[in-house]
Amino acid sequence: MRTLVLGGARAGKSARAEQLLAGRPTVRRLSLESTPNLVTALREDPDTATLVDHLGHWSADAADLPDAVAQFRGDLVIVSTDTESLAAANLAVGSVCDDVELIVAGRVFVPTESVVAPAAPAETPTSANVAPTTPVPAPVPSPAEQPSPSEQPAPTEASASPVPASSAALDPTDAELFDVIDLPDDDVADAARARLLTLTKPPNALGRLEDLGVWISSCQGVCPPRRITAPAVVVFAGDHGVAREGVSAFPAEVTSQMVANIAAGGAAINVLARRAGASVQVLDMSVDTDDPDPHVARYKVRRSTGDLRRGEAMTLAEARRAVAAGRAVADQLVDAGADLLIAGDMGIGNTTPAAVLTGTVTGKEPVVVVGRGTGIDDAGWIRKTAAIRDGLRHGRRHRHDPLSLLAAVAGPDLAAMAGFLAQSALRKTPVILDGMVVTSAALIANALAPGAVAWWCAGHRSTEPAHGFALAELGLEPILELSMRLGEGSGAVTALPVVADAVDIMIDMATFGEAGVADQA
Ligand SMILES: O=C(O)c1ccc[n+]([C@@H]2O[C@H](COP(=O)([O-])O)[C@@H](O)[C@H]2O)c1
Ligand SMILES: Cc1cc2nc[nH]c2cc1C
Repeated sequence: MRTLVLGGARAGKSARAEQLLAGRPTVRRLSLESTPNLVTALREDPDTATLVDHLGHWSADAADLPDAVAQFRGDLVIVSTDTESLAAANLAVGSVCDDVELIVAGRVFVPTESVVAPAAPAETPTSANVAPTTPVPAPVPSPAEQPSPSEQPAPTEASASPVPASSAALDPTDAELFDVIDLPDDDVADAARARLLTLTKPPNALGRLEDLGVWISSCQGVCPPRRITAPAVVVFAGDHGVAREGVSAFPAEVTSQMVANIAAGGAAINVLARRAGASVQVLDMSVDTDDPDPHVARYKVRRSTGDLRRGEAMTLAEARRAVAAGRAVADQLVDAGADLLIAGDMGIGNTTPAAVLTGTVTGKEPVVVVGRGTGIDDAGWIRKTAAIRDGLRHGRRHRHDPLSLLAAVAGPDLAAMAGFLAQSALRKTPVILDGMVVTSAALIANALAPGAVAWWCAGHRSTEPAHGFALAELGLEPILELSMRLGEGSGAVTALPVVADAVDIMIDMATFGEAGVADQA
């Protein structure tokens, strides 16, 4: 069990950390004096119960720390302060921990997936994004993943706190129901446009950078906007039964192999995210293996999917669990300080269900939405088009019921993406959409939570034809067009520096007055 204990100065974090490790036969306490390199210390002994107090001491180790934490097998409790300067480190470490606890005045609040009762009073917002967190289910571990008694935290006073720190599952019955989505702040958008006119450039000379700066300002509700410091990528992975029908250029085993590659930091998304300063986590929602890493599989719903050609990809209950999981992950990241979210996808065959979703929502024909995916040949293209045709026949019956549509023709990966994207909007957190697969989930998210699209921009245009239809349906114009068709969130992360630039322009450029430059005649 890996736990990040967050809170303000002298809030009771260290006492809580000690409580969490109480009863362990041996507890290793790492201090800066005894342990100059935290990453090395964690890697050298990943089994002994360990207390790290306090994360801020090792800021130089930040780059490799999330990986070392993710690989840690024993009980690990990391104490950190909930401050702006540590936001990125907290986010990165929190995203690989099983639990993040917030300590306020000596009491424990567990605002994310461990919540078993509706969150207590709104007087304890954990970030600027204070829309209510949804009651979400705890991850449903497979029997093999059930924590052994020795992994359960010892009973502590925390159990008397307003939100019990239990991991019992909530009923995900209402996972598909969303409160009304607020729009980004119009008045702030006006203020941002006015500010742009005062900056040392001809009006609109920075083109779409200006639109993006206005958009982020209005999402954050403040002008000039806050710098983007803690962007986070979640790659939702799943296999698809239809892949058995020869609809992909690659074998289905590649999905689990690529999940391991992403978890190890070797995929394109890891490389691009490192450059762009984003954290990456991969979640196995429905890969057709028993994932060796229970943390990656903590929200797993099932192995692969049923036959979308017959409208039986998964059950409604599975669709609800997946949507709830996506919502929980978005909540967890926003609560930990993420200021921009990106969904990615990994799943051999997933361009087939994505084309079915897009075709169903936009009313397009199979031959129009089908694409080459990973590079299918002509014979495969014919099989894929037939599968999409059959999927569309079933999907159309469910076109007015997004959850049923997900259950009939999609899968837990796409359902979790839809929950994640809609919840990001509910939490007033901007999103950069990726390619064809993620955008097909976005169509469903916007149906579940009408208006959510106002919180999203499109990172790029994939070469998949269905992507263009989905973007047009959402009214989004992509930032980049680089002939990419990888998925994983790669197109969105490639566009991230552009969005960050747009924000920096709003913050850092001198005005005509400040620089003594003559304004328009
Ligand atoms: O999102 C896209 O635009 C996109 C376009 C083509 C391929 N992909 C990726 O390729 C895989 C699916 O392709 P396929 O041919 O197996 O259906 C899956 O892992 C996706 O992430 C993704
Ligand atoms: C190798 C490989 C990597 C991928 N990443 C996303 N989709 C993918 C498909 C393949 C085949």
